[in-house]
Amino acid sequence: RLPLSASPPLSETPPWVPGSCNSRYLLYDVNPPEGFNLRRDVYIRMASLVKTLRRHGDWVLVLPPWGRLYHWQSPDIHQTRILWGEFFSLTSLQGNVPVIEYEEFIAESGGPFIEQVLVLQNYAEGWTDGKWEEKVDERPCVERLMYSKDKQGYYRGWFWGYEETRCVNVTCLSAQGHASMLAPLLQNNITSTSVMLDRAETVLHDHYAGKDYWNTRRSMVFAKHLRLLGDEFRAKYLNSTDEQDQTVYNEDWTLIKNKLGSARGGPYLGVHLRRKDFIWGHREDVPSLKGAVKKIMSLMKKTKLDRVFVATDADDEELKMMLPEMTRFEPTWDDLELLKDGGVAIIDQWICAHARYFIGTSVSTFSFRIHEEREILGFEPKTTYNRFCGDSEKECEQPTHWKIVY
Ligand SMILES: C[C@@H]1O[C@H](OP(=O)(O)OP(=O)(O)OC[C@H]2O[C@@H](n3cnc4c(=O)[nH]c(N)nc43)[C@H](O)[C@@H]2O)[C@@H](O)[C@H](O)[C@@H]1O
Repeated sequence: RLPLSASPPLSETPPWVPGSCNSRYLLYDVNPPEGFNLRRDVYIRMASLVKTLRRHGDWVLVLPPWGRLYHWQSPDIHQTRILWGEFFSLTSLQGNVPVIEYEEFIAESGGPFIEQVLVLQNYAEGWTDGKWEEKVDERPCVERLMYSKDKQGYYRGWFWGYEETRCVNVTCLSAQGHASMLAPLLQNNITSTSVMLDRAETVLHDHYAGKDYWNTRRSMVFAKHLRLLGDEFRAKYLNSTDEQDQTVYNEDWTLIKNKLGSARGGPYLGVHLRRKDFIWGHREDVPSLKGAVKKIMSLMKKTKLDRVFVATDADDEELKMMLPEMTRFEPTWDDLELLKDGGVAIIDQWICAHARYFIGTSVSTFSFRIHEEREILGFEPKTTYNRFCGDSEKECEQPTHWKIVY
């Protein structure tokens, strides 16, 4: 068993000096089938771990480039090696925890090598005696390893499309617990300068929806060019501007502290309607198109809104025929090449986040991230935590309100 004692608290976290020669780098990656918004959730867990690590050393979080995501299926556009700066404001992320792009890591660390990969896995035996305990052990790899040794003895694998990256050592760890549980192990048992946690979603949030969670979440400010495109669309098609809607934004997220209920939102209904794999994956709690349209019409009547913005991953021809009044953000091919599927998803989320009333899809992390964005903007919870019900769902429990903590 590896040491799990909590690190003794230090009053001050040492300041971060970019490119410092004492830096240690934490890299991570997530199970390949996981989508964009689940990955954003794993970022929060890793940021929390880095904050804990920084009590005793100059750790920096390396942002895993985006790409090869199952849901990003637009043909003929290059969608690997996408840096975080294309989707998020790096300065904002850095205002929470030291982060660098992968390419900076390569430049700073002097080579294409990651010294140690730790592949996290669940305990094969599950919880013993039904008792939950935090633990981590070096164990043989349960699944087939996604890394293979080359002639020089280095490991090759999927490093976000960076073919030249190789890894010196790969070990499997069975882990059960919160992200920061790994801190003593990383500090005391591993001497490598660069450590990558693969399957990082295996560890849980240190404190879901606590202050630290919200600080990291608030720092995940969308890149300005995407916000501007969303704002232009709101003004042009939805008669929505920040002044009118009481959603004026501050570039410095640390200064945004909106009272719930202060935001009014644009005069439209915002809808996130997740389809594709959710239709068969969540048969019980996802409506038919007909069911969804019926709900949208009744909400428009109830809220007295005559415009509806729909964000969806569905082919929208059928939906458009059933709901001719709907508005969608439809990028041209040139826009798409520039923004990529991830950028379009963010613009959809941004527009939904500014609606006077929002309804999303059950258990979709895409909808959850919209809830959070609206919580940050200061919307009244009743206008946010709503979801569609399955056509024959009996108890249609509505999403939980995770209140923002400052
Ligand atoms: C089955 C599970 O589904 C989970 O999806 P879920 O939580 O909805 O949400 P995401 O993790 O974001 O994955 C869904 C992806 O589908 C696209 N997508 C879905 N809805 C929209 C939309 O309204 N507009 C646009 N532009 N794109 C959309 C987008 O690429 C998004 O990242 C995954 O996170 C899990 O990893 C797993 O695959």
